[in-house]
Amino acid sequence: MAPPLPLIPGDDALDALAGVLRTRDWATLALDATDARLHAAADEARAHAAAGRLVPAATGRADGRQFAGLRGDATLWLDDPACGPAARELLASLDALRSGLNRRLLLGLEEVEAHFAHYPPGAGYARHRDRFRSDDARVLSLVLYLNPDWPDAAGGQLRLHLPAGPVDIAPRLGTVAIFLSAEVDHEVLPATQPRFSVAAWFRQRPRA
Ligand SMILES: O=C(O)CCC(=O)C(=O)O
Ligand SMILES: [Fe+2]
Repeated sequence: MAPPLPLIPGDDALDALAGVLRTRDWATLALDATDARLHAAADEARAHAAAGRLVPAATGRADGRQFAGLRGDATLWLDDPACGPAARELLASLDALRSGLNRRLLLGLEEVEAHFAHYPPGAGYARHRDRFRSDDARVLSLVLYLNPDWPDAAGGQLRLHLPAGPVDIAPRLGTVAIFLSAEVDHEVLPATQPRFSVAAWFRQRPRA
């Protein structure tokens, strides 16, 4: 039997994750950081960055593009033809996670979009929400971190601004952060070393 895909927790773990998301706006998962597929994804992200295939991100929508220095990352969509097998497997895993969560939470999650992101040292992403005012398609945000051996002193945390106070999540390989796109303000703190991740959004059919 094929080993489980890295992003699809088993049924029990998915039940637990859905249970957490029923009671609050965010959750984390710890995937097996020794999983070779996670390392393959991290290697692929690094190779794309080294080859200059990631492009500086813009904030806002394609029809009103703006870049106001809010974010310093560069990205490559996982369905880009330049992507390789690790990206394709990640996208398939994310889609399976989408349907597993959808069955449990009935959120109308119809599709997933995801990109590799690279924040060079010193780069961050100012406080924001992921759902656009003009497009309510994004329901759940997910970030999978791709940095083995990330020391706390390197910074680069994802900071969730929650009503009870901030929660910081270190971008260590295998850590996954999930939160409601419309509800949770968050930011990326600058790091002292290159920071790689996959950011994904589970989308409903837009109603706006
Ligand atoms: O990389 C992260 O921790 C979060 C990235 C993010 O907020 C975004 O891409 O919208
Ligand atoms: Fe975000």
